[in-house]
Amino acid sequence: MTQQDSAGYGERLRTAVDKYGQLCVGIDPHPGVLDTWDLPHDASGLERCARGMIEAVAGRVAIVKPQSAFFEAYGSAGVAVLELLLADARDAGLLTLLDIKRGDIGSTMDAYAQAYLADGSSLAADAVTLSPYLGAGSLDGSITLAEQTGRGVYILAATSNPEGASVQRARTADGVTISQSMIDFAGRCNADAVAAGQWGNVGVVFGATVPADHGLDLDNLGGSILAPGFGAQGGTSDGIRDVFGSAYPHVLPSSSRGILAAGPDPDAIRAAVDATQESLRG
Ligand SMILES: O=c1ccn([C@@H]2O[C@H](COP(=O)(O)O)[C@@H](O)[C@H]2O)c(=O)[nH]1
Repeated sequence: MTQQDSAGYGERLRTAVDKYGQLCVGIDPHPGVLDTWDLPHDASGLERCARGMIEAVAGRVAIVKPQSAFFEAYGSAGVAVLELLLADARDAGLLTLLDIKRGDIGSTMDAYAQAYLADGSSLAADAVTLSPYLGAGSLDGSITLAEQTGRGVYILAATSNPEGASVQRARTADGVTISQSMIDFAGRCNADAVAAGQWGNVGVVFGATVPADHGLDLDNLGGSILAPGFGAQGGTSDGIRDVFGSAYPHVLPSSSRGILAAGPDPDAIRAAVDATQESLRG
């Protein structure tokens, strides 16, 4: 195992972002994407789309974010493609952030953690998204396993969809918004890493579409911020700087359809990726 392999997710991510840039490319084989790529709506179409994306973006981005739903939609054959995609990405030196948004009682979360965060699982990714709707404490076992295996988790804090705010900006009895309490929870999980001058393994999901006057404080997060909603949902490279302010260097702007639309020509995908990385630099 190299020094790089033994580092935790947060530090591996920081190294990769320093090298390639902040863009996270989403791999969401929507039916409409398969149509644009002239691929069948079956597991063979999924596989060509997913593997085509890995081949195109390898060596150009730090991290890819497959959306599990688009693979699960095809049953076990789709999940088998997801396994192939995760293996291909690993072989290509890409970090993987599997968007699963799982959330359940702690004992069930432990089983999800075994599936997605345990060494040796065919569905293990470098990081996953988790939903704290059953209480942030229900994620403790998953966070512990991620720390043990050098992986990471992203907790939903302020999602990119307009419906999210009605729940997430509600206030707890302490007068703090749910969004802020999730950011603060993640910050507490990252305290040891921060004390060691490192990026922590616990990030948050915070949409690129959230209005810039959100009033949420990301200063003590100490981990990375997955920012979906960049591209197809309206988030822009100028706007995202306003949304995140001084936290911007920790942000992974994530675009799925915005990049997939350039395919299937690998050179066109590469051009879209390079132009987007450039717009996010600085
Ligand atoms: O708040 C969130 C959390 C996750 N997502 C996911 O990101 C991608 C967005 O795809 P685009 O095509 O770039 O719009 C998708 O997989 C969502 O499930 C999100 O959009 N917002």
